[in-house]
Amino acid sequence: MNKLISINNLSYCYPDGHKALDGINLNISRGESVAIAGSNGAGKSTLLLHFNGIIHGTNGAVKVGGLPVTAANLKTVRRQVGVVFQNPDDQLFCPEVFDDVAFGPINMGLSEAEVRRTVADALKAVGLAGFERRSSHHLSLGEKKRVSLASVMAMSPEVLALDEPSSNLDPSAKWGLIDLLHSLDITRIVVTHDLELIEALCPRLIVMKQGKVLADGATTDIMADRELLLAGGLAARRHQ
Ligand SMILES: Nc1ncnc2c1ncn2[C@@H]1O[C@H](COP(=O)(O)OP(=O)(O)OP(=O)(O)O)[C@@H](O)[C@H]1O
Repeated sequence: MNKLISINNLSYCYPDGHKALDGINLNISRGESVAIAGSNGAGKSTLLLHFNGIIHGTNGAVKVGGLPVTAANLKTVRRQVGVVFQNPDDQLFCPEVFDDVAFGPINMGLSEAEVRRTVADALKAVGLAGFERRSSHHLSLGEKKRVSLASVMAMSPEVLALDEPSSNLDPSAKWGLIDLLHSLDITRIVVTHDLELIEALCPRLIVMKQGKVLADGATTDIMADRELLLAGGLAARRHQ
């Protein structure tokens, strides 16, 4: 497998001075399925936002396909890496589902017929066939999350980076999502607290703690290490 994303000594401070990432080093190869987990506030979402240049490191470098993720390269990088936000209200901004999912394909210059077909295919893939004329803002949270995923899938990125994709999905929708992600011939990066999803989808697990990588290895090895799970906030001791 060849290196698709490389992160070198990445640190990030929010404008209020809070240091959310502190010296991250990692490589992700084409075709990998990687989970990023860790306790609340560990820096997972902040890291994800660097993959397609929504934010840029205070120090260090992120490269996608060998190209530095800088303002000058954003268009190319965003064709390659699609980010699905944790909160769908940050992703969906059109009155109707069709327009939200069609936005990317239209910007890519697809013909009207291709846009219609792409939107229909993406909605069908996430289990929302026929939702084109529904109002995005009147959908349930789980439905909105699936429209968000469809809007990114419609651009056929090489890398799908998803923040908490299974939260608010009912069990049937969640396993539908896992099956869908499994079926895609794509690189997957999933920020999640969902251990079932990690075990089902991601052979590699990166555990973050306080802005650093605490562990990076085979999911089966990390899941078998109770002390590591406790240290990384993926397991807890019972209080009684
Ligand atoms: N806009 C912001 N300004 C200042 N600090 C922020 C901002 N956004 C996040 N942070 C802080 O940065 C740290 C990392 O946040 P981040 O959202 O990346 O964590 P996370 O691991 O994704 O957490 P969670 O599991 O709760 O979603 C946290 O301490 C958070 O309070």
